[in-house]
Order: sequence, then C-alpha cells, then structure tokens
Amino acid sequence: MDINFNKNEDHNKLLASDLKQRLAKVKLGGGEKRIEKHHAKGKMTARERINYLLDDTKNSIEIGAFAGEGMYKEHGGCPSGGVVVKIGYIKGTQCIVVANDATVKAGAWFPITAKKNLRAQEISIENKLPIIYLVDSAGVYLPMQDEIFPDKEHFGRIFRNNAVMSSMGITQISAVMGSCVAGGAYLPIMSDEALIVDKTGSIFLAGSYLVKAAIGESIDNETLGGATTHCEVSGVTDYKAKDDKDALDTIKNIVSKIGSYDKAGFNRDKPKKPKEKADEIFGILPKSRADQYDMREIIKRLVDGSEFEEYKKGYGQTILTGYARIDGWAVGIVANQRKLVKTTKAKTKPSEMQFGGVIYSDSADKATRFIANCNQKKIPLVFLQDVTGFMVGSKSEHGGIIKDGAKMVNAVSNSVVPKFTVVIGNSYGAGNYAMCGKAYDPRLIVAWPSAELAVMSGNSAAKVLLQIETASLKKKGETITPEVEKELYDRIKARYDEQISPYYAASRIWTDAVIDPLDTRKWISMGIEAADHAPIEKKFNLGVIQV
Ligand SMILES: CC(C)=CC(=O)SCCNC(=O)CCNC(=O)[C@H](O)C(C)(C)COP(=O)(O)OP(=O)(O)OC[C@H]1O[C@@H](n2cnc3c(N)ncnc32)[C@H](O)[C@@H]1OP(=O)(O)O
Repeated sequence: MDINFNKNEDHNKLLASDLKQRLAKVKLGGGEKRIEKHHAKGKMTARERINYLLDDTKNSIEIGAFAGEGMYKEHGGCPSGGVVVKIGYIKGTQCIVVANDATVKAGAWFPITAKKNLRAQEISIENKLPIIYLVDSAGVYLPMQDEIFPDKEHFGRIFRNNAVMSSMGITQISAVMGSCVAGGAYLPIMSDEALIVDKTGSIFLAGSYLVKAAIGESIDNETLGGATTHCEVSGVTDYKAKDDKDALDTIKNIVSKIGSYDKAGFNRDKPKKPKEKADEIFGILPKSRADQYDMREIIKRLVDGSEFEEYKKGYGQTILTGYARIDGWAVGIVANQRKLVKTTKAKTKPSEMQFGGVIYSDSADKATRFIANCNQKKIPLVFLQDVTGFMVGSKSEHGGIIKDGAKMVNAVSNSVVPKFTVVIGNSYGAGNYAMCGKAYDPRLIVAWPSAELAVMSGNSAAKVLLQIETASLKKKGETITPEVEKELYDRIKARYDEQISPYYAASRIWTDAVIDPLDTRKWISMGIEAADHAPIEKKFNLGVIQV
C-alpha cells in the first residue's frame, strides 16, 4: 500500500462529500420559497416530475446538474441552467427527459439553458434516444435576448432540431405543464405528440397583457390558451390531463408501446464487479499533483473482474491502451499514465526517462493504432484523462511530436465507434483534445471532483502571463518591483485557479457532469447502452495521415 494512501483517501473522500453537498444545493433550483409557491399551484417541480416518470431514479444519470453554476449572479443566478435533464428508463425504454424548472425565472431561457437543451438534443440524435420534454417556460430570458435569440447555437436551433429529429424517426413527446409563452410554446408543438395539463398548463405566442397592448383584445390566459381551448378549439394539443401525474402516466403509456430499434451491436457479456475494491480509488489517486500513481490500479477498480488486456504494454508507456469490459460491455481503454517511465534500452538508442501524464511521439503513435483497432472491431472507446499536454523541447519537436500528436487527434476525430471520456486528474492543453475532450464528440464526458481543465496549469499560465504583462509595463517605462511582480502573479494565479475547477467546466457544459468516481461504471454502461440504439452508419476513414 502507498504510504500516502490514507492521506489521499481523506482528501478524495472530502472532495466526494463536497460534490454531494453542492448537488443537494443545486437541486433546490430557485429555492424553497419558490418550490412552495409552485406546489401551491398544484404543480410538481421539474425534478419531481422526472422522478415520477422514471421507473427507478437510482438507475438514471443527470446531465448538466451544474450548468449555470456561479453564472448570471447579477440576474439572481440560474441553477442547473433552469432546466433538468436526465437519462433513465420509462417502462423499460431508455429515454432522455428534459424538464424546465419554473422555480428559476418562470423557466425562462438563459444562454446556458439553450446550450443545455442543445446538448440534450445532441445526445438524443447521436443515440437515437426517445426524448421527452416537460415544458414550463416563459420563453427567452428577455434581459439577455441578444445572447440567446437568433444565432445558430441559440433558441431557434431547438425548433429546427425538433423538425430534423422528427424526420430522423426519433420519438419526441411533450407535456405542457405550466405557462408556455412565445419561444416556450413552439417546442412542445414541434414534438410528435403534445399533452397539456388542465388549469395549470397554457400555451400561447403572446399572453393576455401583450394581446391587450397589441390589438386591444381583452381575454384571460385560460380562454386564450388553456387546456380546453387547445384540446377542443384550436387542436394544438393532443391529450388533456387532469393534473401533472395524469400527464406523466399518459407519457408512460405512450412510451411503453414504442417498437424496438436496429442496434449497433456492441459486444456484451454477463456483467461482473471489479475484483479489486472500487473504493480504494480514493486512496490511490494522489492528493498532490506532484505525486505519481499507476493508472493500472485505477483501471483495475473500474473494469469487470479487474481484467485489463494491455496492448503494447512496454511501448509508449505514458499512455496505457487495452481491452476490458465495463458492466459486461466490451471497451477499449486509452488512459494517461501519471508515472515516470523508463523506455527500454535499444542498441541504437540509450534508455531515457519520460514524464508521466505527458504524451510523447511513441505514446501518441500507440494510441492512434489502438483507436484504429477499436474502430475495426466495433469496440466503444473509453478515455481516462490525466494529461498535462504533449512533450515540449527540441528533442521532442525534432522527433516530430506535432505530426504524431496530429495523427492521434485525427484518429480520435474520425472514430466512428462511440467515445466516452472521464477526466480523472489534469486535462490541459492539446492533451485535452487528443484524449477526446468535449470538442471531439464524446457521447458522454464526465469529471471526477479531482479534475482540473484548462489550457495549462495555473502555475504555468501565471508565469507566462506575468512575463507578457511585465514586458508590456516595462515598455511603458514602468519599473516592476518584486512586490508588484508578486501581486500580479497572485492575481493571475487566483483567477486561473478558479477557472480550472471541475465545477467551472461543468457550469459551462464543457463536461456533462461532475461525478463520484464510484459512479463511473454506471455512466459508461448507460452511455454504451444508449449508443447501442444507433447503428454505426459511417465507415472509419482517417483521411490524410500525418506520417
Ligand atoms: C423565442 C421567441 C421567438 C420569443 C420569446 O420567447 S420572447 C419571451 C416572451 N415571454 C414572455 O413574454 C413571458 C413573460 N412572463 C410571463 O408572462 C409570466 O412570467 C408567466 C405567465 C410565464 C409566469 O407567471 P408566474 O406568475 O408563474 O411567474 P412570474 O412571477 O411572472 O415570474 C417569475 C420570475 O420570472 C421572471 N420572468 C418571467 N418571464 C420572464 C422572461 N421571459 N424574461 C425574463 N424574466 C422573466 C419574472 O420577472 C419573475 O422574476 P422575479 O422573481 O425576479 O420577480
């Protein structure tokens, strides 16, 4: 056992308990008072609605719980981006559910709300997963309309996606469960089928105040766009429910009749628990970024029977590659090794040490070849990130690290098998890209509470920025005293340290979630099950290879 095991364990368990507390807070949405007001109207909250709809809430994963965290402070905040998204099972069918949280500014859409809805639709499209929208939304958040209204990643894209998803044959069902105004009105009606809850559900392009102001007509909201109006007069909605539960029961009934899909056909065996104790991960993962560890010990605690068939074990050792199973599903693992390694001595080459967590030419080549192998065999890829970047310096540059890294980025980008990314430790610079960061289309990407994501570490960034700022001040004729230099360094480092937090990344949806390491198997298994719904239609083709 590592002498630091207990110290590491305390530290990592503390991080996991901090995660639990943060989640509990975020789950209150707009706060207890607003929840009470919501209940008083006879409405369930967004999370209560989803939990009632799902067969088993434990068997579900929440996407983007920390979206919007710490953002829009001057507007009172936007917990979970004002919308709750979960993947779970309805009558045994895996679905993704999107529910507006009307306790947050009446469910109005902030910029992050649009990003999160687009992510939910992306997950539905990539995996051909049925999607259920529980709508309760005041439309665009008006004070920020310029950041949410017309662009390709803005609100309008959601309705465009509704139409495209429908033509792809993806089931979309909506329930109008509150006041759905303007932008909030299109989404449910662009779905295949729309339900509306009597008395509490209403839907219109403009509410009674605007109608009065615009055309002088006096009408109440219920007559204008309530359940009776839309089920009996306009024909806009298809089912009238007597309350929230009745609407959710109707959705369950409809979903229970969906036929089966063509599958991708990923290999699955009988699931087995890891042989090694999973919670030992907390003691293995170092507290200090300067400490090393053997990623194999983490892998053994994530995979079935702790069995890992390592590919090219002795070559390119700063990346581990190999085959395993997670909850029965066959996977190809590409993992950074944060451990100083010694390359084998060859006649022509002296042995040398390689820094852990750094990608070298040999490890990039090995990963590229392994990724190609997994594509050839239709095996989903799992990336375990703890990477500071590619090796720098003349030896590495002259050895062609840029082209070797480019090959790996090429293989990751052009992979046709589903990819899943777990940020365990560092996720810095181009290492984030090569190891399948968000820009490389992982089907799901999660971070452990120990993760750090940034273009470089806080320390390195502060040093670089300090050099730039002091040079600029010197040009202006200012003298830089050691005190001024320290003050500048501390300020830059503090800003950077805040930005490298996994919560900062999750709030901007650079990741789908911050998770307890012990939930990793569940996320990957549910992710592969979702991916199995969508046959792989494209051939693996690397285009021009950077040899
Ligand atoms: C995409 C396109 C093409 C267009 C659009 O979406 S334009 C948006 C048009 N939307 C509206 O005009 C809706 C305005 N809101 C309402 O009519 C009502 O809020 C309601 C009927 C949706 C809900 O009424 P409720 O009594 O349940 O809630 P409120 O107390 O009125 O609101 C709670 C809270 O949210 C703020 N709020 C509501 N809607 C918006 C909005 N669209 N933009 C910004 N803020 C909104 C409201 O001011 C209140 O805030 P405070 O708690 O801070 O007072």
